[in-house]
Amino acid sequence: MANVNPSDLADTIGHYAVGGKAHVDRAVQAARAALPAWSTGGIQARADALDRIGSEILARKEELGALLAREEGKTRPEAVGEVARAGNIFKFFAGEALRTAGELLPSVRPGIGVEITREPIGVVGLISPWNFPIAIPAWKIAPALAYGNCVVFKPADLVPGSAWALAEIISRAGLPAGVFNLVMGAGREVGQALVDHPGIDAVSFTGSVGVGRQVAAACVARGAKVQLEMGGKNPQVVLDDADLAVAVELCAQSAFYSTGQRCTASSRLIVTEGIYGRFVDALAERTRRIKVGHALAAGVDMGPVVSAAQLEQDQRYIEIGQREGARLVAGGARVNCETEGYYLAPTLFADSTPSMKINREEIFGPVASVVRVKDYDEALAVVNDTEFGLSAGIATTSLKYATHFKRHAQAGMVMVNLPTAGVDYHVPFGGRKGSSYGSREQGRYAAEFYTTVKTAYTLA
Ligand SMILES: NC(=O)C1=CN([C@@H]2O[C@H](COP(=O)(O)OP(=O)(O)OC[C@H]3O[C@@H](n4cnc5c(N)ncnc54)[C@H](OP(=O)(O)O)[C@@H]3O)[C@@H](O)[C@H]2O)C=CC1
Ligand SMILES: O=C(O)CCC(=O)C(=O)O
Repeated sequence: MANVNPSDLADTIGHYAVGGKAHVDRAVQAARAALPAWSTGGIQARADALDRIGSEILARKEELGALLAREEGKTRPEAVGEVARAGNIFKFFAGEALRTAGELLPSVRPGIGVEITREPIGVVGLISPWNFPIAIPAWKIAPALAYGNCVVFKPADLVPGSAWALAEIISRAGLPAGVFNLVMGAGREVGQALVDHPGIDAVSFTGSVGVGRQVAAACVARGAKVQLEMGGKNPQVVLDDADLAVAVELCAQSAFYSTGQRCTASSRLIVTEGIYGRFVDALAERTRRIKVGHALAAGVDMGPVVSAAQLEQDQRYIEIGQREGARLVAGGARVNCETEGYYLAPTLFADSTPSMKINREEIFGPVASVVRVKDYDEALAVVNDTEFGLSAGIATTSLKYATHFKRHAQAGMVMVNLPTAGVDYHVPFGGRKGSSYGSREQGRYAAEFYTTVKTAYTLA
């Protein structure tokens, strides 16, 4: 399968293997064979392997970042930052491997002791999307290994280069054969085979809502544990009392950087009427200053859209927004660059309403729309009027509104005077409603998914 650079369609990065169901069977067999020793083996070996993986990723972050930018299209600084995040995630879970704690409780019956411990779940299937080609695999693989599970990893078709590079680093980290397995290939074949495989005890999936729901249904039907991270339609509120410059900058960042291809991107900008006109003018001007270009070129703020299909989806939503009567104030069209690629201008709509399709469905591109509201109460109602609930932000100088928003925004992550996208690597990540299903990823909360709890009673 050819891996083509979205910044330059004449540049083929490489040809990668395409596996099938038989490869999934072999990988699951290898993982099951390795599980008894790995799941009961020493935690020092796990910590050492994860630390080595993290160190190599960090040492090679420039090179791996260039590869990532070339195949996914985010800018070089964004890609190098993502690689560093992946390295730090492995380092974090190297430490966590040593900290898997239990609890000792007295029994309600005298003379009995109660121990609560965590054990690995077994062999886990990890399915990742294209938009974070190394960080999302890292935040699934690292905790899976830290807590003693074996892994079969299926990366997204569009970004095989980063997956291959990561697997190659992991293969040299001293893990016993079979503990970590990579199977590349189409989601509907390799991904589906993984989800349906009776030898897979749990599946962690990040991607679209449609595929996520199928994955969950298949796992629940056969009693496998499942965790889903899916879409967002993340709101960013701007109140009259906000610092205008701060509000404009954080909206530009979270709507358009990484080409808007983040599940945490803000696509609904909900603005109170006292600041509305000034905000729209300033953000439109800021949006027009975003430099679109080749992901590896210096000085570029926003790279291309990842693929022809995603570009087509973004353009379709831009047409829908115009048909629905939203006012286009920046962008809206493709951009010509020196090389032929999937370049699209960052696109801003004003005067949109909460019921418009562009405010209800995830576009997953550099397209955001502004909604005018009367006051904070109406803003909060619009924030929560969505099937999603991943990330929500507010720009305000009021402690009262910031505090109320943190408590009442129906989202897994809330940001005050910060972009809705761009999160830390050591704290929980995930959402509510249609955005997520199952327990949280990242930080020590990842133990909830990658372990199962045992309660043991002992007569003293
Ligand atoms: N929340 C998020 O972080 C993300 C959301 N999205 C949303 O999803 C849309 C489409 O992106 P896309 O990458 O195609 O998302 P998908 O949900 O199609 O893909 C995510 C992962 O699932 C795999 N997959 C596809 N079909 C199946 C299946 N039947 N069973 C098991 N695994 C499967 C894919 O493999 P393969 O790549 O081989 O198809 C990929 O590895 C975007 O436009 C965006 O709206 C996308 C990426 C991330
Ligand atoms: O915003 C971030 O830092 C993470 C976003 C993410 O995980 C995603 O888009 O899938």
